[in-house]
Amino acid sequence: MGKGGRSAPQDGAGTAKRGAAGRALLGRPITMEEVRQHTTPEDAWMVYQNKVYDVSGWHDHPGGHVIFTHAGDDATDIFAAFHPPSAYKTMEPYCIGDLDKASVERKPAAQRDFERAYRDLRGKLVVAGMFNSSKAYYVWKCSSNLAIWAAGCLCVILSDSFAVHMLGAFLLALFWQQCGWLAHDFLHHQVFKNRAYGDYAGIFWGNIAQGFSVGWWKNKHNTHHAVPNLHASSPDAHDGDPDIDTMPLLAWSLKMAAAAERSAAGRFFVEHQAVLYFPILLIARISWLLQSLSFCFDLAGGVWESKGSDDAKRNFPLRRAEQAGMVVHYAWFGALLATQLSVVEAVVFFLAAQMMCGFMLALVFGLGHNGMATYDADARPDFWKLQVTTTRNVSPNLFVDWFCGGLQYQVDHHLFPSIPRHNLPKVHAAVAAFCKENGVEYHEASMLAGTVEVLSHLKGVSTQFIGEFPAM
Ligand code: HEM
Repeated sequence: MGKGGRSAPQDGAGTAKRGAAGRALLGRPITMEEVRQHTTPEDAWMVYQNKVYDVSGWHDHPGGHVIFTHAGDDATDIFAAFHPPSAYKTMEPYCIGDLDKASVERKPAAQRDFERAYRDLRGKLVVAGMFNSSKAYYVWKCSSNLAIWAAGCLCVILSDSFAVHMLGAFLLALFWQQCGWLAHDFLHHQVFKNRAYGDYAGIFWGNIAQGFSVGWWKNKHNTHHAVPNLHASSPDAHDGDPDIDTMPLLAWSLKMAAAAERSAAGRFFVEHQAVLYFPILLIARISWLLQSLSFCFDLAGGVWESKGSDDAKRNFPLRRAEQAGMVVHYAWFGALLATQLSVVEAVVFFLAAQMMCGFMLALVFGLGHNGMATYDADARPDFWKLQVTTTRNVSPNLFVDWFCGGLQYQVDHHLFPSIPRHNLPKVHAAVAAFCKENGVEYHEASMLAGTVEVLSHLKGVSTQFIGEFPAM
């Protein structure tokens, strides 16, 4: 129950049950200082457009526990980034009053102007049709990717040569990598306005094609979008980015590295992380597959589960379809290996395909954010500066555009996650001009230079760690 004394809503869409009780509750302006005291899932207030909402205990919010990343803070822009127009109508029962005038006016005029300007830019992009997808583009992307899958399978079915089988493993790895980008687009609702279509397409490209649980991924990924490169304020808090939670293997800041100070294994990983980065990328996908199975079928007693998994399982409407999708994935992939290859070759094929894919996926993920600014949760800047300064674009060319699947425009994607990737080049021009005009530095590098930046950053953190915590 929130401090306002209202009970948590019981229905998934959170519509009528709170009703007028919520609105009538405070009957006075609320200060930002008050809002900032309500920061936990069971006691969560947030601001949207200078109105205060109490979402305490709303574990069945359809987007899951990501809502609590903004408990005690202004959620105006992150709300706009994630929700369809229909969600605005569901807000009213949670409203407990207006933010007081002094809290609104305390923000410097320049900051208010800046926020107004980037909200206007969003409006202009809507009017320009940037949020509308080209179905022909996605038909082409999906069918060309299925052609890669067919080529990979045929290499296994039609040849007895080990080298051709390994070519098949490489093609399947490429196929899965591209499936990752397609699932990403569908699950961000870039392609269909009807969200169920997006979720089903996500299950096809995620669960069936590549054995990835999209419910698990969506929960983690949306949280990452809400708070990129943020260190959680405490181990139990919901305000950190799960994607930089890579300890004990990789530390992206001295703060993270400090956790390894007392363990010999931890010190080893932090001190050598620049060298270990690529080997770690190779096994990344195998870890994601295990986490996906654990999430979908409640295995391993939740050992691999991330924060908010329980909420995500409850709220993802297509959980049974997800489970069926996983079964279909292991059936087709298992049948391919079992009917065409010896046991030893099948194991080699499985590991080679998974590792190559993991490497190609993680390389692109790493370019997106690793080595960019990190923040403490209580020191995050406004939405625009947070998204821009924690993110790196990759200079586009024909290969990069295909290989990175839209994430070469990571900055632009983070600001507007539901804009389809084929519109991002145009959006990027507007974003770059806006950043220049408003003195916000956004960063772009080639694939090679970006990867070197990631490695130098890891090396820099190791050096700081050794200096700060010399071995005894
Ligand atoms: C009073 C506050 C809020 C209300 C009433 C609300 C309501 C909703 C509703 C109705 C949906 C389902 C939309 C649909 O698929 O048709 C939804 C989804 C979602 N919400 Fe919220 N929400 C609130 C705050 C937030 C906040 C602060 C965040 C992020 C920090 C958030 C993140 C999401 C996400 C990620 C989804 C899932 C979108 C998807 O299907 O991919 N929500 N919310």
